[in-house]
Amino acid sequence: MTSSVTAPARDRLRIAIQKSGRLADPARSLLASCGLSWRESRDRLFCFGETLPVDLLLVRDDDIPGLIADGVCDLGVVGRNVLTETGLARGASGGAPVFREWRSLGFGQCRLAVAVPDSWQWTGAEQLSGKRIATSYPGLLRQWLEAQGVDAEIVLLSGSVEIAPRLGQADAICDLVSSGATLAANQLKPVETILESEAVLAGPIAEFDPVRAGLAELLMRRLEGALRVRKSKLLMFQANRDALPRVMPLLPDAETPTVMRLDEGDSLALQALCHGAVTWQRLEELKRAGARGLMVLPIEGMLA
Ligand SMILES: Nc1ncnc2c1ncn2[C@@H]1O[C@H](COP(=O)(O)OP(=O)(O)OP(=O)(O)O)[C@@H](O)[C@H]1O
Ligand SMILES: O=P(O)(O)OC[C@H]1O[C@H](OP(=O)(O)OP(=O)(O)O)[C@H](O)[C@@H]1O
Ligand SMILES: [Mg+2]
Repeated sequence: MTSSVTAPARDRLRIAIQKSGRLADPARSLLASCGLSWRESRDRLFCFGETLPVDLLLVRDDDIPGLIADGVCDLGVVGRNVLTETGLARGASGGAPVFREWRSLGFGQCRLAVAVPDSWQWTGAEQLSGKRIATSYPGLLRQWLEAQGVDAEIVLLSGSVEIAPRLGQADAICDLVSSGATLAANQLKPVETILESEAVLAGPIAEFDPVRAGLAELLMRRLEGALRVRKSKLLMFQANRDALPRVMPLLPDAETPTVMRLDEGDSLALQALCHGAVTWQRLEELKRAGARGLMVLPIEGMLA
């Protein structure tokens, strides 16, 4: 490892990702699928880009927007929830917007929701009037409450928010929900969604210098390709020409297939790039419709 960690070299791009936690592995594997590889520093906080001059900084997710704002990092992979909340906090203390969501990344899906005790009969936001709501997202909650015209007290907690009502610290909560299991385990139910979230690539509002702009553009292009084909499959099969009207509509969200004639007869070989789910059930339906020798192949990358 040769680069300094405090001042980014202008000829390299530095991306902050979560060191450990829910977004750490998927962020790294997505960037690796863009052809990036790294040599790690001994403290495992900095990864030096080997295949491209794109380095990683491994940090707490809450720090990522601030690192972009301060120019310590150029880009970051962070939940929209954290990015939006940090933007609101900076705005509230008079800061101008300096970072924004560049694109969503298709993992880390969850929502920020208001939840109330199971015993409440939910009739609407006005029920929260005069109540205490525990959250780690005061900016987003305040914005939502204002939009609803509701005056409630926000109780700021940094974690274990779901237990606050049982401890008598709050009447309701506003926290991240995915499966809903944590809420259910704490006898709470979600009643309002404040923000739909997922991991996003965050970057500055201002433009980069030409070298880093070029690197960022290359990365964005590769990300487009990697995300596009992540869940896509190449479906190869044979079918007789007269089966095509039955087979084609069953191809899940497919691009126009390549069709090759196998011999002088009616037998065709087809390959179709499918963006929808190629399930066992769908393969069986295709077989019944006349497809033979079905083969499903993963896709490594794609350049449009
Ligand atoms: N249950 C969930 N399902 C899916 N995504 C989630 C879930 N909970 C959180 N996330 C997303 O993953 C992000 C990181 O969550 P994690 O729990 O790893 O954060 P953390 O404990 O704050 O980590 P750090 O130590 O980096 O501060 C969240 O900000 C959110 O965007
Ligand atoms: O709806 P669920 O699927 O139950 O997920 C929701 C829980 O997941 C997150 O916490 P996490 O498990 O990451 O622990 P943390 O609070 O320590 O971050 C979030 O803060 C919720 O507590
Ligand atoms: Mg955090």
